[in-house]
Amino acid sequence: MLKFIQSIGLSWSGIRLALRTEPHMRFHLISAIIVTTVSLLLGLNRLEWIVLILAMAMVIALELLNTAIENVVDLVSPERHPLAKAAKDTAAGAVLAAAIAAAIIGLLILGPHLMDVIRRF
Ligand SMILES: Nc1ncnc2c1ncn2[C@@H]1O[C@H](COP(=O)(O)OP(=O)(O)OP(=O)(O)O)[C@@H](O)[C@H]1O
Repeated sequence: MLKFIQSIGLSWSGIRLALRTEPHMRFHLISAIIVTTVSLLLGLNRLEWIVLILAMAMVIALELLNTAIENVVDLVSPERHPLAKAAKDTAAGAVLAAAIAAAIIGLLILGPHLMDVIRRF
């Protein structure tokens, strides 16, 4: 049990480190907070919340993995190398793909709710 609590503490410190050092990570977190606040105001249904949370978690999790890959690449290949470039660019591509999907999901879910609000005014 103590080991489990320790590993959660270490995971949490990894997230805090990424938030301190990675501007993209801060951008994703602030976007998630804004989307969550707007969603609370709009009143989503259960399925919409599930899809939205999965989309936001996917982006943040991939950004954390991207940060981990960047750190490992810098550790093993401080000098320029085509494979280091390929690893970093591919990992960044994974974040971009997830972020585009999350933006589309956000528009598809929040769009109709926002249109309803606009129509009521
Ligand atoms: N070791 C490397 N070898 C080849 N290309 C690299 C290497 N490190 C980074 N790059 C290229 O630079 C891009 C940006 O990488 P990164 O965000 O790590 O910044 P950086 O170039 O290492 O500089 P800094 O860390 O000062 O911001 C990568 O996506 C990759 O295209």
